[in-house]
Amino acid sequence: MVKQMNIIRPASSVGLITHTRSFISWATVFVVCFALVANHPPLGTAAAVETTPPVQVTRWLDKLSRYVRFRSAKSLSCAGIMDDSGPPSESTLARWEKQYSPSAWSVRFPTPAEVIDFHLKFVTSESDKNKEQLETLLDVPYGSGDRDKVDIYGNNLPPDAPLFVYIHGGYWQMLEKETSAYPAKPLVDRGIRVMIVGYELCPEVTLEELVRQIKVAGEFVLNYATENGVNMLDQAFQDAVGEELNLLKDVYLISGVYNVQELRYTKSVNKDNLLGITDTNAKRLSPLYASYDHLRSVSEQEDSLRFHVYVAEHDSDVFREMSIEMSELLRSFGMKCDLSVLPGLDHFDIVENLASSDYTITSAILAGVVAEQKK
Ligand SMILES: N[C@@H](CC(=O)c1ccccc1NC=O)C(=O)O
Repeated sequence: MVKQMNIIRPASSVGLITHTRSFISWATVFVVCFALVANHPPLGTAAAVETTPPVQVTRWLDKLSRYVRFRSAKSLSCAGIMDDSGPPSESTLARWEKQYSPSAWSVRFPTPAEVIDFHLKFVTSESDKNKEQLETLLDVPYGSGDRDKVDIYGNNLPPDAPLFVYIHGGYWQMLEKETSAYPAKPLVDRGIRVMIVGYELCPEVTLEELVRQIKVAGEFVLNYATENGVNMLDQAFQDAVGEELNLLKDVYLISGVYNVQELRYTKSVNKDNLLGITDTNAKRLSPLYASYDHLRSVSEQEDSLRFHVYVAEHDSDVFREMSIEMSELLRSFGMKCDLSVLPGLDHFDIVENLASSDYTITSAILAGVVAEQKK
């Protein structure tokens, strides 16, 4: 219960943007974290709140409870394309430890530790540079947790500029918005405002709570975009945000984890079950088990949401398989979805390269924006 309070605690002073349909005509949303597409769990008891939240938080809670109620009133629908076969044997577990250790698959450095070390230094220095060079609005709260804030880059751009939202990875337990601003410069230079989303990490919160909070961030994004343009792609979220879902044009899923059923047993990712994965929520937290039927109507529109799934040649086999399955699943529900296995790259430079304007994914984002502006 304590952890659920984190969405209820008073937020700091910056007001949340109100909900009006005015400026922005579209938004591009970039997604690393699979949390976005996971189903929504029931909220639980809010009665544990001890403090009176400020007005803007109460408003957000009201909005949130709309889809939470809806969600809990419905049973979950799962595509069920994989089986949950329970705890693995020792040899299977050893295989999974490696499959879910992205650094073990990189060929750039002699050891996995060096890949991670380079990555952390790179994302930190590029993000710091962007913070110095670009106009920013930092630490805008969308929720009540210390990390439930966004940083905006390119804050000097016109209010109706396209918006790109980046949700960083890190196995839900590492990294932060401060070191995840490396994609900003090439996009801001081309007139795209960039929003970097922070969120509370495990084990401070469970994965389930993290997912829930990311959806609150999604509502915040859509309200922000409407005021001046995320599909938490589940039915309840769509019902809550309604037509605003149409603001979402492109979703980039980069080296994502779309099934948590195996990694939940690994020490490398889920020591002492720090993610809080249970037999009950494992499938619910796995986008490969979700139904996207409710997005059919969105995808049937001419100007509809497009998905772009990217995975690295030097990601593990399991990571590549999950990406292939995710793209097939989205297509099976009528979504537009392309899949790219990027040659020569690993789990880390597949995002590091977002700092460059001539990178495949950056170019795809820029081309998507240009195409949208011509409409
Ligand atoms: N245990 C993981 C570490 C990892 O995935 C990671 C480490 C630092 C920063 C980001 C990471 N993952 C990003 O999605 C590995 O062995 O690669």
